[in-house]
Amino acid sequence: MTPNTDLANRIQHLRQELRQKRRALTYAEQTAASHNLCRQLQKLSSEQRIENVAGYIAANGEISLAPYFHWCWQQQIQVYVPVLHPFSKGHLLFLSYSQHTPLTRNRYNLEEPVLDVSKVIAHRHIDLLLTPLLGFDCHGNRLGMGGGYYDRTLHACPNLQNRAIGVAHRCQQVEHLQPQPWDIPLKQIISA
Ligand SMILES: Nc1nc2c(c(=O)[nH]1)N(C=O)[C@@H](CNc1ccc(C(=O)N[C@@H](CCC(=O)O)C(=O)O)cc1)CN2
Ligand SMILES: Nc1ncnc2c1ncn2[C@@H]1O[C@H](COP(=O)(O)OP(=O)(O)OP(=O)(O)O)[C@@H](O)[C@H]1O
Repeated sequence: MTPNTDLANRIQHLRQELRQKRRALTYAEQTAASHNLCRQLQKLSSEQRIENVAGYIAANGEISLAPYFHWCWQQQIQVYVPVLHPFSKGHLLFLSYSQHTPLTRNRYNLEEPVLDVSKVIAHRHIDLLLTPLLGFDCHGNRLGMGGGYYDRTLHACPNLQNRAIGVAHRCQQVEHLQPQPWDIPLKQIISA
C-alpha cells in the first residue's frame, strides 16, 4: 500500500468513527451543547459589530446553530446558510435564511434554501463564517465531510479566513490531524 492510500484509508476510517460519535449523542446532550454553543457565540457577537453570519443547517448529529440563529434574528443579524453551487462543482453559495425560507434537499440529502440569486451574499460581506466540523485538533486543523467545500470557500476569499470559526461537539476533538496541502487551519474553534 502506498503512503497516500494508507493516509486516505486512515482518514476515511476516522471520518466514520467521528460520524458515529456525533450520531450517538443523546437528544439531551445535543440540546445542552447547542445552548452552550449559543451562549459562547452570543458573547462573541456582542463584542464585535456583526451584521451577517453564515452558518449551516445541522444534520446527522452536527452541533445545532438553531438557538443562536433565533438570537441573531431577534438582534436583526442576518443569517446565511450554504447551498451547493449549481454549476461550479465543489463550491458553495450562501443564501439568506429565516424561519420562512423555502427549503429543499441537496444531493447529500441536506436541507438548503431553494436557490434564489437575489438571496445570495457575496463572501466579502460575511462578518462571521461558522464552519461545521467533523473533527478538529488543538492547532485549528479541521476535518470536514470530505467535499472540500469550505477549503475552497476559504481559498476563494482569504479575508474570510480571519472571520471563520469552526464549531463542533467536544467529542469531535482528536489528538492530531495531519493537514493536507490544501487545508487552511482555522484561527478559532469553539466546541461545546
Ligand atoms: N449541515 C451541513 N451542511 C453543509 C455541509 C456540512 O458539512 N454540514 N457542507 C460541508 O462541506 C456542505 C456539504 N458537504 C458535504 C460533503 C460531502 C458529503 C458526503 O460525502 N456525504 C456522504 C457520506 C460521507 C461519509 O460517509 O463520511 C454521503 O452522503 O454519502 C456530505 C456533505 C454544504 N452544506
Ligand atoms: N482549494 C481547493 N481547490 C481545489 N480542490 C480542493 C481545494 N480544497 C480541497 N480540494 C479538494 O477537495 C477534496 C476534499 O478535501 P478534504 O478532504 O480536505 O475535505 P474537507 O475539508 O473534509 O471538506 P469541507 O471543506 O467540505 O469541510 C480533496 O480531494 C481536495 O483535493
